[in-house]
Amino acid sequence: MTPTRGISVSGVSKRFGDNQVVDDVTLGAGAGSLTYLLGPNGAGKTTVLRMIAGLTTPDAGIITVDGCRLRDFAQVKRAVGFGLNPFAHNPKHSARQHLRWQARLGGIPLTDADRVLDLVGLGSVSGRLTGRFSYGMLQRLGIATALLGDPRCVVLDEPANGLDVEGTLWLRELFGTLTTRGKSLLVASHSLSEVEITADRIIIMGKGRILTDADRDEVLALGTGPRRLESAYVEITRTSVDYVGGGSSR
Ligand SMILES: Nc1ncnc2c1ncn2[C@@H]1O[C@H](COP(=O)(O)OP(=O)(O)OP(=O)(O)O)[C@@H](O)[C@H]1O
Repeated sequence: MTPTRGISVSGVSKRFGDNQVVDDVTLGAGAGSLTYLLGPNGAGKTTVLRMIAGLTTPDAGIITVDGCRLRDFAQVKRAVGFGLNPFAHNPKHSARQHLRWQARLGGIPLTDADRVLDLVGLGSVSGRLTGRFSYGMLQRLGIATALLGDPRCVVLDEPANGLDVEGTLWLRELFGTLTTRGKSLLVASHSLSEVEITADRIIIMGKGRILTDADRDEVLALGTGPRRLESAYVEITRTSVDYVGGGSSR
């Protein structure tokens, strides 16, 4: 799938030394939909997201957002927002300082910091140092950073990690609001129960390659039992798992 609007990754590869971590990957995240990127640890999901963000340089392939290369946008933060690392902040800055700094870097009005703080539920703690934030609060801060400038596309790496039940429900609602407003969401996740509820499209990677790229219902149809996505996922990734549990110590 290579949508004109949204995020398009075409024939992208990346090697670190002898390790081919992304191998000829083509995927897309269309406008008004929530696309999840799943896969075992080390499958290459974060590397793909980092290449979309321009933080890692691909060896081959083309990546576009709304049909343009990232470098061609006058204001990247109006086109695409990234939440890839909840620890990417100065712990001695308050949440508001962090977001105002990010807004300044992105050419976004500083007042947008307060809008996104309210949007992620951090308005009442906006003056608190981020070094004193819980992991769930840092996740919300990362999502707020991604939403600065109200970008048309949003890319998030495991945003549900560390969120409590209320936070999980909040994130679900936020994703719904964003897609209803026509945003393209590309989200790496291991939270299969949440993916099963909220996904429009599901892409599964294994060992640097795309194993499955289909609408949610098509993927669910591959599964059985009460946890359909989990059973489909286990089957699809069966030969792509590098790290397995060691079992009981007894
Ligand atoms: N800068 C780097 N230098 C060398 N190897 C790297 C680098 N970044 C990632 N890798 C390797 O690339 C592979 C893919 O890593 P990546 O973080 O993309 O996987 P992932 O699918 O996001 O995994 P997880 O689910 O654990 O977050 C791993 O083997 C990792 O060790």
